[in-house]
Amino acid sequence: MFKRNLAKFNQAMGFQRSSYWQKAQPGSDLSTKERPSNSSHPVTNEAVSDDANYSSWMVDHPSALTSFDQMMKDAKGKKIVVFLDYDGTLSPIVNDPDRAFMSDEMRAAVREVAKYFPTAIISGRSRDKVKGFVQLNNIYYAGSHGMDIMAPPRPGRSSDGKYHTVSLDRKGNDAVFQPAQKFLPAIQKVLKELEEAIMKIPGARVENNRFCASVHFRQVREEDYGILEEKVKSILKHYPDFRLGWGKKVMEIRPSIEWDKGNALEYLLDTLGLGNCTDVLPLYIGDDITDEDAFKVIQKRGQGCPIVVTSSPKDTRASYSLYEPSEVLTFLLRLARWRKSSSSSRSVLSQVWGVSG
Ligand SMILES: O=P(O)(O)OC[C@H]1O[C@H](O[C@H]2O[C@H](CO)[C@@H](O)[C@H](O)[C@H]2O)[C@H](O)[C@@H](O)[C@@H]1O
Repeated sequence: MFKRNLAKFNQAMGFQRSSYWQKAQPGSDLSTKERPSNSSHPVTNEAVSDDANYSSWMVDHPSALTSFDQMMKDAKGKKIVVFLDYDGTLSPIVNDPDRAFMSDEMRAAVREVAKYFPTAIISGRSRDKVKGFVQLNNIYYAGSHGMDIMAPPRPGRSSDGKYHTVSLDRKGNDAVFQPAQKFLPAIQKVLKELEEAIMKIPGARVENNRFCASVHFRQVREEDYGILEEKVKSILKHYPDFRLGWGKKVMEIRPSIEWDKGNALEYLLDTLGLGNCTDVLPLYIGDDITDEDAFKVIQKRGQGCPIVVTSSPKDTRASYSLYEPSEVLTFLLRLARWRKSSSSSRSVLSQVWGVSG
C-alpha cells in the first residue's frame, strides 16, 4: 500500500522519470473506480483514500461536466475550436494498440461537434492510422504528435514566420505540413533496429507512427522492463537527432525538433485564420504527457479550455478534468447540443426581434 501511495504521490508531484516504471506496473493505472463492481473485496481504507485524493485534486481541476455551464458562459461571443487527442480520450486504453477502436457513439458525437466547430484530432499515431480509426471527413488530422498535419491550404505562416512549405493534397483542398520530413530515412532505420532488438522480449512491440516510433511494454513482464529500456536507449545513442519520451506503458521516439502538439494547435489555428484573433477559445481534451504541451499553449494564450482525462490525480496544466472516455462522450454531446440550441434560439430571436449573432 505504501508503494502504491508513493507511486501516486510521485505521479501527482510530477517526479516523472522515477514514476514511469511504477506507473507501468500491471494494473497500477487502474484506479479503485475502475475495478469491477462485482469485486469480492470489501471497500478498504485504501479505496476511501484514493477517492479522497481524487476529490481533493478535483478542487483545482473541476469536472468539465459540472463546470459546463460556466465554461459556455465564458465562451459567449467567442469562436470555439475543438482539439482532441485519440488514445485514452476518444478510445479507451486497451492492450493491443491495433484494436483501440472508437465506439460508434463516440464517432457520431465527434461528427456532430465538427458540424458546429472547427475540429481537429492531434495524435501520437500516424495520421493515416488515426484517420482509419476515426473515419470522419469533416475534421482535421495531425499525426506523429503534430509532425504530420492535414489542414486548410492557407499560406503557411506563424507568429515567427518560420513555417515550412506545405504541399497540397491531390484535390487541392487540404495542405500537408510535415516539419520533420528530413528525418524520415533515419526513423525508418531506427524502426528496423528497434524491431530486431525487441524481438526476443515477450510482449514488446514496435509501432510505426511515421515520423515517430512507439515501443509498447503494456504486455511485457515486469522483470523485462529494464532490459527493454536498455536496448532502446543503446540504439538511440547512435541517433542523437532523436529523443525518448514516455507515455502510458509506451516509450515514444521522436525527432529532436522544437515541434509538439502545442505547435500543432497553433499551426491549425493559424491555417484556420484564427491565430491572432482575440475571440478564439481553443478547447483541448487529452490524457497523456504529450497533451501537456497543448495545455501549456492554451495557458499561455490566456484563453481556452484545457481538459485532462484521468481517473487518478496527476500533475497537469489542464484546468478541467474528465474521468474517462465515456465522460468525454457526454461532454462532446453536450457541447454539440448547446451549440445547436443556442443557434436555434438565436435564429428564433432574430426572426421575432430582428436580433442577430
Ligand atoms: O497521442 P495519442 O493519440 O494519445 O497517442 C499516444 C500513444 O497512444 C497509443 O498507445 C496507447 O494506447 C494503446 C491502445 O489503447 C495502449 O495499448 C498503449 O499502452 C498506450 O500507450 C499508440 O499505440 C501509441 O503509438 C501512441 O504513441
